[in-house]
Amino acid sequence: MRRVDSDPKMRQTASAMGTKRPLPPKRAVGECAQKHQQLAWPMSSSSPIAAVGGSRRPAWDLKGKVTDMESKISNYQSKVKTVAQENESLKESVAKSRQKEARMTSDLQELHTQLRYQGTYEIHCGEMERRGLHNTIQELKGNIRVFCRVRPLQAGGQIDHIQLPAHDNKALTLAKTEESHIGRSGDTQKSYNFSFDRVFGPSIPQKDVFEEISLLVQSALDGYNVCCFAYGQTGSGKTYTMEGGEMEDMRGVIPRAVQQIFQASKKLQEQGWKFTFTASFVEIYNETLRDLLYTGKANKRPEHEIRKSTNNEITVTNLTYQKVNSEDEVCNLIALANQNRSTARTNMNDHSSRSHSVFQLDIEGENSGRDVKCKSSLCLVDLAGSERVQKSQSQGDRFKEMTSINSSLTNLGIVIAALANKESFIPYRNSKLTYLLQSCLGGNSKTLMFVNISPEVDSFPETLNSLRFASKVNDCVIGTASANRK
Ligand SMILES: Nc1ncnc2c1ncn2[C@@H]1O[C@H](COP(=O)(O)OP(=O)(O)OP(=O)(O)O)[C@@H](O)[C@H]1O
Repeated sequence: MRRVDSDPKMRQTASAMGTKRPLPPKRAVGECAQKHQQLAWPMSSSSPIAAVGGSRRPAWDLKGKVTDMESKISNYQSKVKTVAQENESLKESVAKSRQKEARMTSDLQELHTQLRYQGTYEIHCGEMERRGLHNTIQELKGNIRVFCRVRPLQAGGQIDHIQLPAHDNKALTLAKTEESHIGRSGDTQKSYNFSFDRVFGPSIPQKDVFEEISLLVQSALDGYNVCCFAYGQTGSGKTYTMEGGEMEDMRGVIPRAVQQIFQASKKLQEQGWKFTFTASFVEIYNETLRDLLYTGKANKRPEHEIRKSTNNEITVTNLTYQKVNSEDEVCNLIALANQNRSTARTNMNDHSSRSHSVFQLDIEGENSGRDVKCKSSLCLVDLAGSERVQKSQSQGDRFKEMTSINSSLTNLGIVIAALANKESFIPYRNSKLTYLLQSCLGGNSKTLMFVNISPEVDSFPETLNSLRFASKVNDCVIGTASANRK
């Protein structure tokens, strides 16, 4: 093989081609610099040929190599500089990206807060709309509702004299065939038509009955006084409607109302409401009050008086007012009240049918965020049996009981009628029952009356009386209730 540097012809060609000489293998910059020095040292300016590695090379060739190396070093240096600049600009852009990320995170948080607020606001609006609609409906209907409930026959079978039209759940007809004194062919059918806000037939379950009053119960949490009572003769289903049985599907108005109140209050807590609940359970027998939550010695039972405070609040002296925080706590109190009632029942021969029992849940709510407070009472009352006993047939304690029951139920009717007529004087004090229920019955309250009727034919006269009383109540239009809010 011929070498370029030893062949003058090739050297000429290479020189003519400028830089097109074969390049040395690549080396590191430091190594090149060292080589440069080694190469530079033996060179003599006078000699065109220098010794390299023992071989002699022309000086111009070595100089070319040095120049080549220098240009490469300079290239590397400029590349290093470029990379360093790129690094700097990358660092800058990373810092900018971090700032941008921080800004975006904070924007996102703000957006979340806004969405959460908007969600709460929408829930709040939904809640306000629900309350508004419910209260408008209530105003249109008037603030006293009457529901009629027919108990199933004890012996089973078909009820003939009470007709409930299939297409109308508000009407009821009581029919009776009256024998004519001129013979059977002259028998006449006498019908009595009634209409109420709702009529429940014997097959309607507890759940469906409660569904009809759940909005009313709900409004107790909105600051309205609510009173629901069951009226009817003994054995017509008042206690079944108000308290019901222990099985889930048998539970009556009181346990279902308590459950609803506590469930709804939990939801309202999420919107900033705080509630305090106080329960009491009192029985009125022969115009005497008895604390059904009393746990002391039987012979140490205190006496009770109904008092009205300067701000028109009704309280009972020496009565147990128990703070409650859950549905379970209230259920325990109801069990205690039943125990107290059954003791009295054994001692006094079916005493419970002849006493009124009043369960009251006082509700105080506060939403400090919105600066609103509300106060209300939910009264659920199981009235004494309404049957009339002929004076001649009842004597002694029984006569006293019946007089007292009739008087308090009559007074209840009078109070409701006086409220409906917007009379300036309402005779609440005429009976312990109306005096105790004063704040729940007044114009600022929502009232619901159940009239419970027995379907047995021999109960016909009592059923007619009950329906007539309930109709009078149904005709009453108590003024618009307003929430007790500050
Ligand atoms: N809708 C109903 N469905 C099934 N059973 C009922 C219904 N209503 C009442 N009963 C049953 O009828 C019986 C009498 O009912 P309840 O004790 O509730 O009458 P009451 O009006 O409260 O009587 P009292 O005035 O003596 O307290 C009970 O055995 C009860 O379980």
